[in-house]
Amino acid sequence: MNQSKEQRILNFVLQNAVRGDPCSVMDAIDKYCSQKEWAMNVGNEKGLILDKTVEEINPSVALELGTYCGYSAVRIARLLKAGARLLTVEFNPEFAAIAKQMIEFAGVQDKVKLIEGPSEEIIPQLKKKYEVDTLDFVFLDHWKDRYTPDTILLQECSLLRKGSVLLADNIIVPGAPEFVNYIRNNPRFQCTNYPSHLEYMKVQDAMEKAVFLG
Ligand SMILES: Oc1cc(-c2ccc(F)cc2)cc2cccnc12
Ligand SMILES: [Mg+2]
Repeated sequence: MNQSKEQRILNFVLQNAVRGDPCSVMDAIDKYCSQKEWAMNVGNEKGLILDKTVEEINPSVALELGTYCGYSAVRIARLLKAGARLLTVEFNPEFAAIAKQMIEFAGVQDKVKLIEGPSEEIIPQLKKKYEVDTLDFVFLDHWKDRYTPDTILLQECSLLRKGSVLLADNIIVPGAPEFVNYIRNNPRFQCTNYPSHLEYMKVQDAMEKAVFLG
């Protein structure tokens, strides 16, 4: 049975990166996906915006919606302080299996909790089952039609506090117009747009940062 693209990406990392070195894992994924097969990792250009946002917040508890192969989970986890943790949610079992191996190879597994399932099911479980009080940072990088309902669900589940920061990928491509309209017209969020490019392509994309005002 021939391999998936995600398995080929993982194999390339296992053969070309250094175990326990998150940056070498990110570099290997970026090299493979820019030179061999495009894939929907946040990439190195938007990844720098992600880095700066994480470093600015220095979150104790972070949530990622949309793990995929684990590129941004490794990217975020490498910046977390001792004792801080990232919860990352992936709906697709094949992607989750690849991400688990990617996260372990990078050596950040102690900081990352990979949860397999639909975000709308997992979010209401975060407080009781995953011992979350509130979230300091949320990276939205899953299906674009889930950005708005999941942002509403996070509020309904009292998972946001004054100062919680949301960062959303793919504001232009594939695009999340309904989310942009919701979040920019919502007085409880202070929004900032960060123009960038689609991963590995000369195509305009952007990220949106939204600070919850409580
Ligand atoms: O960063 C992303 C990019 C794309 C994407 C797919 C096909 C294209 F032609 C262009 C962009 C999809 C994503 C789906 C979920 C999370 N991130 C994505
Ligand atoms: Mg994305």
